[in-house]
Amino acid sequence: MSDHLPAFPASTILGYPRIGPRRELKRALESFWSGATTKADLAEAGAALRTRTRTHLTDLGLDPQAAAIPSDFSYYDQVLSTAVAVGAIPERFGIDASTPISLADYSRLARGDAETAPLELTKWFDTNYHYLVPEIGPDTPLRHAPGSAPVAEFAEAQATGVHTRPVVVGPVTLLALAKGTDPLARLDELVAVYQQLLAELAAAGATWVQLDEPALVSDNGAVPAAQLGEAADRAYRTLAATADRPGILVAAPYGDLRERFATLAGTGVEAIALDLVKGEIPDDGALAHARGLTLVAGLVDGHNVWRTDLHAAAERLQHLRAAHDGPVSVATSTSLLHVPHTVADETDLPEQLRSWLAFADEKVGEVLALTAGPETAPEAFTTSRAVREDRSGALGVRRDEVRRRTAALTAADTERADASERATAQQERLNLPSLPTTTIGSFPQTGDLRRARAQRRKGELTEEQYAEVIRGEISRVIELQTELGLDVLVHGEPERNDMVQYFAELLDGFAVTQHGWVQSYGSRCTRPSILWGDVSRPAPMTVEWTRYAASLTDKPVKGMLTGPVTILAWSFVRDDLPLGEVADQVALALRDEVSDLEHAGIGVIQVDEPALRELLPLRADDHQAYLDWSVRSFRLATSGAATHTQVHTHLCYSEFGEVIDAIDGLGADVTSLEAARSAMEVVPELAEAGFSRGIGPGVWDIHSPRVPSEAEIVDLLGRALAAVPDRQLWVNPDCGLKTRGYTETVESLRNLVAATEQTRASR
Ligand SMILES: Nc1nc2c(c(=O)[nH]1)N[C@@H](CNc1ccc(C(=O)N[C@@H](CCC(=O)N[C@@H](CCC(=O)N[C@@H](CCC(=O)O)C(=O)O)C(=O)O)C(=O)O)cc1)CN2
Ligand code: MET
Ligand SMILES: [Zn+2]
Repeated sequence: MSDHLPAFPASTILGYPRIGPRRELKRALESFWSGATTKADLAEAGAALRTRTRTHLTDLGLDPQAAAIPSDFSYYDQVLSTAVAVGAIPERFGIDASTPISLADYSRLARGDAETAPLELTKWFDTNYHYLVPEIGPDTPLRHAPGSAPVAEFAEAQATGVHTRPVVVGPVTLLALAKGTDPLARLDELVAVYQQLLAELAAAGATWVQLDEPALVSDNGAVPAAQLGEAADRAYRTLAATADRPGILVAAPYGDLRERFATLAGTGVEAIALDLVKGEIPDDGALAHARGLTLVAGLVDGHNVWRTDLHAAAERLQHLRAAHDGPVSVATSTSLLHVPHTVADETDLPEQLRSWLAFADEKVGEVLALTAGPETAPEAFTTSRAVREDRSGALGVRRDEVRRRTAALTAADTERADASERATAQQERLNLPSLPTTTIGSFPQTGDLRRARAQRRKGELTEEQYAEVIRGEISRVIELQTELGLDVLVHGEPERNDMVQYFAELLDGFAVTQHGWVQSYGSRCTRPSILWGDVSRPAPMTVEWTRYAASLTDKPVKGMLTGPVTILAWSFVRDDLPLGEVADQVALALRDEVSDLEHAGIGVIQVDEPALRELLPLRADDHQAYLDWSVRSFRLATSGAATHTQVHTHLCYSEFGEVIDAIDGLGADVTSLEAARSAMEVVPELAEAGFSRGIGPGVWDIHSPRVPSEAEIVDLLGRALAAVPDRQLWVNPDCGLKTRGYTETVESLRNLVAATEQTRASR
């Protein structure tokens, strides 16, 4: 530890969006991957973005000399970048870890190539961001890689006169998120590598480093709670004892550290960042362990877009300052990675709604205002109060007819007829073969479709011309499925820009942004909608497209809706009404859509809930309350369906274990799940839990362009049939096909149908 550690900055943010205000990084990455540009072009685009961020954050008021500006750039994912910095690169990639990794090799880890499967992609805590799962087994090399991104990026900033704070994922979280046999067994070796990294940062001149340890606020990971606390204690005692190192800030975003606060405080690290949006101020007993430490108060929400109630936040800040014997700084609760760049770009939003919002840049202003306090920054505080008052009384925030409808709900609104009675009525109506084949909904979103939508937005295509493009696509997709011999067809979702935004654009109570892109994984982004008011459905949303598709075939066409939990999870949700109540409003709108689809003659309706697991609270004692309202809202959306209407649901991107009972509780007639990569593991799990309705475990991993062979699918079906009877099993891919191309889609579906026929014949 250097003798003279400069004070931690009074105001900071835990991280900033990397994608760029106009998705510059997305474009640079995708053109590099396509071969249109070189690695030098990509490196130049990355450097330009980093320079822009540093200058911009300086202009917004963060101190460019005091480690207030984070160096947290990553070309794809911060977990991958940290894994690379500590040399944790699986052997199968054949990458030489003794020299800094090339952008081509870095991309290969994320995307794989013809021979090599990429690292697995999974949800990052309770967010719609996805990280790459490090593979750290007993033999994975762990070694300091000199000149890695955190060091190079810090040095790059120094050279332009900006003294930043490098941000890396901490060792406990890196291992807690890794897969491999007992990754935590490698902790001591890994910490030794971090010691070298810290020493290299200190030698480059870094005064503070931020180690992100969100795993410490969660009970949901693979590592038992007791082991996490012990690991944190051991790791940070050792890191704190490193001879030459910067000051250590341990950041614990997304939740409450609870007892691990005192653990961390006793290790010798200099600063701890607390998420005070999700968590509480530690009590006096806990604070007694933290005397002299810097506490960084995460009072500005990094995960939602409403302006902060500055008075309430200032009061909590004052409380913390009075209770804590040591310096207190102000920050965002999490990295700003989860919010768009700036509200200033959203010129199409209604002025009133716009005035209620704070995206990344505006949040920097809020952090600074909180640090300054109401005497020094009276305007910010006055505006904050005025905005809250305006919001609570605004037209549409509370609509009596919506409130009356949710208030009148009873238990009967979430019940359907007995499942076996439903199964009989549905089979009579649909007359499906055994092992019915289907897809999850979307077919490839081609450049032509996206261009047509862009042209319609600019007025270059009329509504009718646009509808003609969509109808053309639907009829092509129906023809293709007929030719392939699938049993339950879909319309392909060509009219949807996104499975949540599409509905948000058609429902009252939501607004959508023009430029509000947020990174979901790698170069893929979404524009989360803003759910600001009471939700209702002015008109049917999917009926015309579905009816048109059904008119083209005699086979059943599956109507396709996004469920209430997922609509909430992938939007920015209002913070002035309990989530369960908001979910019921959305559910009722969907319930009306289900009814309209039935009246249009649609006999199979799928309500997707891929985000069911994502919103699961990070702490075990909060699980039941969440599962109660989430399952209830799905049932509310679907239980108006007639006995002879087959309700499907779809879940993906999940560790299903903890929500198995909830999946059963949804009560869908057929449930499709992601399963290809885990060799159908979920099927016996469901069977053991007593799940007796239809199951469609995915037999094709659609997250990669690889085509599964017929033999491979036969094998997967055999595994599933070892756990459930034929009448329960459906055959489908892991997820929708929107990110795939047509070449691999046609080949893979051909193999899927052939494998099904082969399996049927062998029974
Ligand atoms: N919201 C959400 N979250 C999700 C998923 C999801 O489907 N939706 N799936 C899981 C994985 N996450 C994903 C997130 C994004 C994408 C994705 O493909 N995103 C697209 C954008 C999709 C979109 O909004 N498309 C719009 C706008 C497309 C666009 O960029 N248009 C151009 C112009 C069009 C052109 O000339 O090509 C522009 O605006 O500049 C449309 O189709 O209309 C992307 O990043 O490229 C996929 C999966 C989990 N979370
Ligand atoms: C992320 S789940 C996607 C479900 C949607 N129906 C689709 O097929 O794209
Ligand atoms: Zn899916």
